[in-house]
Amino acid sequence: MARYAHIKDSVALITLTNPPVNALSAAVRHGITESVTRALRDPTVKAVVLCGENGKFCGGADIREFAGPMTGPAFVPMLDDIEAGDKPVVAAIEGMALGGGLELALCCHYRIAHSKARLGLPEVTLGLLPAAGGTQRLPRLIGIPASLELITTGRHISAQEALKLGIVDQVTDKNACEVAVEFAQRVMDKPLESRRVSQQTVQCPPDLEALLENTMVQVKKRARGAIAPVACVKAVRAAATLPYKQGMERERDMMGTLFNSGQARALQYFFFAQRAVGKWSLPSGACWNNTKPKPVHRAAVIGLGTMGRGITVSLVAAGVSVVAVEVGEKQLQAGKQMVMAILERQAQKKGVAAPLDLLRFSNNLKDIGGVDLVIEAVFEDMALKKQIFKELSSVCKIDTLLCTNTSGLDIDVLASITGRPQQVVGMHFFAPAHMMKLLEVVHGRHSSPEAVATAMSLGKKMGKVSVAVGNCPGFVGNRMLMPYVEQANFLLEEGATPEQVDQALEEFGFAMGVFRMSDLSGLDVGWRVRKEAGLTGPSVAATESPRKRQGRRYGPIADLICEQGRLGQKTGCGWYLYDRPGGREAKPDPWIRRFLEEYRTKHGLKARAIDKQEILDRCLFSLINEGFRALEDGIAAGPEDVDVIYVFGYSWPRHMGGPMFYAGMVGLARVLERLEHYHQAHPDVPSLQPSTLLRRLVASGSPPVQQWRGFIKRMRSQL
Ligand SMILES: CC(C)(COP(=O)(O)OP(=O)(O)OC[C@H]1O[C@@H](n2cnc3c(N)ncnc32)[C@H](O)[C@@H]1OP(=O)(O)O)[C@@H](O)C(=O)NCCC(=O)NCCSC(=O)/C=C/CCCCCCCCCCCCC(=O)O
Repeated sequence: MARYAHIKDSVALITLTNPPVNALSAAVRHGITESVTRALRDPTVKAVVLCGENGKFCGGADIREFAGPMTGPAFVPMLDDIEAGDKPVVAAIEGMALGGGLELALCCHYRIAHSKARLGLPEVTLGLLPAAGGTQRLPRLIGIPASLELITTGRHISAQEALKLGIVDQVTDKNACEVAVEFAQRVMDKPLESRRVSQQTVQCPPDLEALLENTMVQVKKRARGAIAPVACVKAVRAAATLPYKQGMERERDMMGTLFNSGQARALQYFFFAQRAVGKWSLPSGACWNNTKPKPVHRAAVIGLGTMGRGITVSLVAAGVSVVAVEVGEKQLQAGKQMVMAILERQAQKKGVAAPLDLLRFSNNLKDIGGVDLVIEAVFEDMALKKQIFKELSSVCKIDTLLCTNTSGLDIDVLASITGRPQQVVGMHFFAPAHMMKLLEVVHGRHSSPEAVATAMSLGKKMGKVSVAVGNCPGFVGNRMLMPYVEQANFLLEEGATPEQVDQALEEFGFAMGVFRMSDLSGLDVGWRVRKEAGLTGPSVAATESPRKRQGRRYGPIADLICEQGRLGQKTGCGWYLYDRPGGREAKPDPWIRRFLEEYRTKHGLKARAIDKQEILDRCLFSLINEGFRALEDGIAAGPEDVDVIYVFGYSWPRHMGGPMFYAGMVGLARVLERLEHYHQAHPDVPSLQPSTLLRRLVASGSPPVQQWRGFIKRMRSQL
């Protein structure tokens, strides 16, 4: 799958043809090898141009091939042969040159890029390293510091940045292929020695050792247990310290380890999972490719608290004109200042003017009459939201989409009071909404496919990864969080400390353990939800046992902490102690230790030693179990949806693929066995009771996660 053409008497034009991104499948590698050999053998050919069909140079190795045995021509010898050839090869980079695609360009003798092209070595994001010579050629071309940064982050860069760094020789606004052909004609007689990147010496900075050591420390900190970034640093070290041939051997050895690792499988699964969630479908059969979204040019945001501000910023940054409404004058002014400051900061970073002309502030709901879509983002209080939705249905034009930003309230209740329930959807943003990538788009019983399509497409425009989910308390993410938090609380009752639980979870790879995360988001958030659910507060009968609710085990510790005014970072103390209200550095708090001891004594509980494995098994497997239930209920359409939600919304380590993928890696039978074990020990904790779906998957031989959707469909159709 490479087209060969002999043009302008002396140039061979080789075009990669493998839509959609001309990935280097076995067939493409075969095509390149054949075409290059033909060009090198043909005495009338004096120069070669390599390009990609449909304005896309190459998206890299074909990731789908990594799942099976690799066949076809090997990458490294193919690239070495191109570089060693005696005719100049010019890469014409349009669209993208990523991973193996950039490595292909690096073995060419010249590189011409279109001004809109993106370049990069993103292998690290797939759990790999650029093992077709990328770790050895790039440092020779652009030096050690820039290579370290690009290879360890996998960042895509613009053609302009590539030119500045010295990766490409020329950037053009014209057809890069035509420019490359003209270029090839000019250089066809020039000597090639100095153009063979692998033959160049690496320019090392004087403080090389310190640079490599510092980078390693930072990379390890960022990696949260991922092994590929660490291997990337080692590979660049090899480029800096070893001859090319030995550097290539190091690159190959490390790739061997990474290629066969569980982390690489997890990250490659996650690459496709991110794309799968965009292909949403509803139980009705409506889906992404049979439903057209409505255009959203003008939107309104109601409420300028933390969430409303972030949502307003994201909308304006996406080019949507926004009326932001806040009734309290003080809150309106504070919100206005903050939104404008963030937009200005963002614009300054990009070197452009802030799009403030898209923004209007008001204290009157009547000002939003003409908008296409409203996002209500007031306090998480059903009575208040109901009142607003009632007003919205009278002030908004008849086809305005009404969305609520809620982290778990019932969409159907809000829809029912609007007189246009088909136009109501939930948009669950995560704080801070202008930074967090995740958006849960919640479809209620009556939400129209068009409303869901519009919210999904708006989310994408706002730079979010949007996942369509069903309506139930907590939707997908927070629903699964409940048993996880519950287990963490029970572990405290049984003898653990917050820092011990957090350490186990952070070593697993979460950015923050459950207690540090609660302190950050505010302990009152969960407290309010528990009060609304009748689990604590004045609605609970005084005769009820504090450690039992509705016949189940209940852990009241978090409520007791809140009653002390310890609401987390904002009050200077919560599960941890901070140096001041708003402080960020969490320190273990002797008060909490004393409190836990007194609590256990009061309730006749004997503290026992709890190991890391038990913490992980109970917290993670109860969360995973709830994920299976969400799949069973059709609240999440597939395991990919759950995994994308957890990685982007809850800092689940990406190199563990997400909770559902992780369950498959650990082994579904083991997850089931552990849940059964813990449920037997705690029969009054229903969330530990293994879900039907988990049981059925195990009974069916634990199929791989990619087959679960089909399995769930069949299971439902048999019911
Ligand atoms: C930026 C993109 C390219 C495009 O983005 P966008 O326009 O938004 O479109 P998408 O929706 O993302 O993608 C469109 C569809 O294309 C599919 N796609 C994209 N890229 C690839 C790809 N590289 N392979 C396969 N498929 C791809 C995507 O899934 C979409 O499909 P669909 O429409 O949903 O069906 C963006 O897509 C992007 O970023 N792509 C990924 C780019 C990337 O990461 N490239 C690097 C790939 S890895 C690589 O190149 C590695 C090279 C090293 C080669 C060395 C290999 C040696 C292997 C052997 C080693 C063996 C050792 C074993 C030892 C032993 O066992 O002994």
